[in-house]
Amino acid sequence: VDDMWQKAYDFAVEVARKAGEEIRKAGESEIKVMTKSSSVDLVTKTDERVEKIIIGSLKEEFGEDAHCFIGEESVENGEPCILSDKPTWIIDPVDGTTNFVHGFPFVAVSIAFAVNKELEFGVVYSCLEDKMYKARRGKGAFCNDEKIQVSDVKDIHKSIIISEHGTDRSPEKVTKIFSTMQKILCIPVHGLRGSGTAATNMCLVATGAVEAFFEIGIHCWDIAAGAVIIQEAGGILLDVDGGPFDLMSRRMIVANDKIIARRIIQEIEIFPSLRDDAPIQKH
Ligand SMILES: O=P(O)(O)O[C@H]1[C@H](O)[C@@H](O)[C@H](O)[C@H](O)[C@@H]1O
Ligand SMILES: [Mg+2]
Repeated sequence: VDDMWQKAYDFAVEVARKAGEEIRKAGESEIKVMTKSSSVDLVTKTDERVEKIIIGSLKEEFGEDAHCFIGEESVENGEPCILSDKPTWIIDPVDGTTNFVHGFPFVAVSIAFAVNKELEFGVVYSCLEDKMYKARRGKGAFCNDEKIQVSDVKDIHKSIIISEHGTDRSPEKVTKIFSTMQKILCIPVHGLRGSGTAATNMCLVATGAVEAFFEIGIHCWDIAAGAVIIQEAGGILLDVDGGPFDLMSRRMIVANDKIIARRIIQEIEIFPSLRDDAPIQKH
């Protein structure tokens, strides 16, 4: 029973690798860019095609109806984004689409699996760097099969923090995001960074390259796989108000340690965001 999901975990790693190869190949030819919610919210044919490949492979392996699927592009096309007790795959085919379009070298495939609303495993394949991050609950976190661990820095002044600004450019939100960044920078910390993909950012905390990452406005598919990886690497995962992490809340902070997390939380200016599982608004 303990190994119930091992096969699914191994399969997810292979599917992520195959998806990453597709993304790498697609990046070598011309990329056709379209927009979603705004002119800076990009999507490509590759996002859609790779999501179909991933979900198609999983359905072929595990059956059409036994499992549920939450995928970034499927949700964009009107599929529900509800996490039930059924075994559920949570997929971002291309995390860092803007990077992909520009050739900025951080693009990840993110695949997570939850049962009874609990995350069982997560796989993040940073495909341009060829780094396969993976973790299964209770079994440790790995990068290319080497065990990874968060950093042991507890002094905020010796930390590097990752923050992203997302794709919502409403002036009030951008002001809050930059005000938060300014306050954190002036604590002071060693530096502020951002790879442009939430999944990769979480893995950077998991390997100890940086101490924390927070963002408001992300979606469940950006962070579900990273959530398992960070916890298995010894890190913590919280809501930006310090409360418990909520996968569907569109916000989170991950850190190597609660001392670092609490210090950053003090500076975060929270703004509202519509939950991923909010009822679909009819126009
Ligand atoms: O849309 P994709 O899948 O590329 O993902 C998002 C990133 O993961 C965010 O951190 C980032 O801040 C952006 O919101 C970006 O949209
Ligand atoms: Mg994403």
